[in-house]
Amino acid sequence: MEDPRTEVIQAWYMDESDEEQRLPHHREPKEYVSFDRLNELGVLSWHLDADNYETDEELKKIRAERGYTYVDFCDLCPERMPNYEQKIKNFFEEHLHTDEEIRYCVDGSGYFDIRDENEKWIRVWVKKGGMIVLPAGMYHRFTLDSDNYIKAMRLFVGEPVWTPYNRPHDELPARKEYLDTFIKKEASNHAVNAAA
Ligand SMILES: CSCCC(=O)/C(O)=C/O
Ligand SMILES: [Fe+2]
Repeated sequence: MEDPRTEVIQAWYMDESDEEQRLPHHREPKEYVSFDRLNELGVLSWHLDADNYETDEELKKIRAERGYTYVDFCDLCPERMPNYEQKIKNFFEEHLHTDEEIRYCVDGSGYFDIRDENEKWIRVWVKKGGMIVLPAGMYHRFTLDSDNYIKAMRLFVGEPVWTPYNRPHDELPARKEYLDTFIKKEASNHAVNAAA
């Protein structure tokens, strides 16, 4: 039986082209990335019932287990989002956070791009019903896809801190902890290996 998450979350290695960021940027031939690989890099994912997020017991359970006490919504639409253009630009700058980035797509879709252990970009396409957690200290970026709309629930443990630290911020403890836990390379070696 197919993993139910594939309906709402798919991941693949990106090509190297500088074309429009909202395009899928598949390699030729396509190179998909499994949920197990995402997991090894620290990315968690679920398929949830986005039409009933207010009463969904599975979401309640995840929130209770992981301590996600805070919730709000990011409605990425030019009419409803103040400073829309600037936000779109900022989200696509490679950055990290010192806490998890937890996003649940309740409508629309978008691309979360993450780096693998060799610095290659993996594009994670999250559609309505897909929820992902990017670990603290993982470099990533976000863009809308060509449908140009997402409404995402943002969750957090306690008072939210959304600060993006644009790359490079390898000195941050969160970055070191991420590398120790998931990549098992030091930040300086990592940069050398990536350039080789
Ligand atoms: C779809 S939520 C907006 C993206 C965001 O909050 C973020 O931090 C991207 O990295
Ligand atoms: Fe982010």
